[in-house]
Amino acid sequence: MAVYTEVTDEALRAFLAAYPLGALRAFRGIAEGVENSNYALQTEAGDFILTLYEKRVDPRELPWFLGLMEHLAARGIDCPLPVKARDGQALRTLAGRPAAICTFLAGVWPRRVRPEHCAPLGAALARLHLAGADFHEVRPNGLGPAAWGPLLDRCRPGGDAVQPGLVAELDGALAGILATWPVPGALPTGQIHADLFPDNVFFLDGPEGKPRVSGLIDFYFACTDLLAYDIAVCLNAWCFEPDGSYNVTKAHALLSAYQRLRPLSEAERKALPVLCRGASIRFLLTRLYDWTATPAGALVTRKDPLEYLRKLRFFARAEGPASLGL
Ligand SMILES: Nc1ncnc2c1ncn2[C@@H]1O[C@H](COP(=O)(O)OP(=O)(O)OP(=O)(O)O)[C@@H](O)[C@H]1O
Ligand SMILES: N[C@@H](CCO)C(=O)O
Repeated sequence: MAVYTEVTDEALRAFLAAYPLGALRAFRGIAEGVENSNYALQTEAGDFILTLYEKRVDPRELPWFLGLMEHLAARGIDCPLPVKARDGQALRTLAGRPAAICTFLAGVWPRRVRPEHCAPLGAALARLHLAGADFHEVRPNGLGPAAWGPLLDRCRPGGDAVQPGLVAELDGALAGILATWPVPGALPTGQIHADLFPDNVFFLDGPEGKPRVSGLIDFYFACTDLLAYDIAVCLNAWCFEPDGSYNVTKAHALLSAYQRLRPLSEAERKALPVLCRGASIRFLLTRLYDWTATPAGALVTRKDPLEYLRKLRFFARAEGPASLGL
């Protein structure tokens, strides 16, 4: 459930008066998502999404996120385009929160990932990386390797209650990951999405009923980091089956389609296994932190951290890039 901030009809109409979008026809809160409050809006000018940014997003970073989306949309990426009010500003205030209106993207995210989703996903990710190449403002990854140790420390008190021995296992895994993490400058960097899970990728049926990507959303973890790390996030999020097995067919489809547009360097190929372990531990740790810090009964849906422990163990056992589908 993600409508934390209620917006009254009157407040919304007053807010919309600053935009060249005509009169309001309908609006409703969207239950999905956990970070921000989202509303679907219909005005005389069409369909839009209104987002009120909640506590976890630093308002000082919003211009970077909105600027990146504007940049990508201008280069043909199907991502939300922030709509500017008549005064030229896309970032405004509503109900005491920073707020923005973005274009609505058609399509649905896949509740069950099929191999046919993975090639279009890989191509969309490569296009995103290429389109971001001339966006030069840097945003460091706040959830990158330097953050994992401190995050694990915050999970120490409650971690073993989730699974006995978990904290010691993560200490060992993290030390191994950090010891072999690519040194700065070793791999290509650029603007990455950093959270490209199935619920952030919309599809429509394309020619012959094959799924095609119609939109990428939720750029609020986007940052400047290793491009191949974004691939590692996708391999984690898209290529495991519900029984925990790695689906190399899906991974191969994703990687091949990506490489048709942006071939990986030898250094990136070699680094892929450790990048995958890093992506596993990143989502494991944020989920573990949320699991231990969120009071039971809170409105937020807690995600299972142990799903990512199983993925981490798989990548730790994997024998080289070929076993990951490269
Ligand atoms: N531009 C858009 N076009 C269409 N639907 C959108 C758009 N942006 C958001 N949505 C809808 O709102 C839902 C929640 O959006 P989003 O995932 O960005 O929420 P969040 O709370 O910021 O993120 P998180 O996934 O991190 O919890 C999406 O699943 C989607 O249904
Ligand atoms: N994609 C994240 C949630 C935050 O966007 C996860 O599944 O843990």
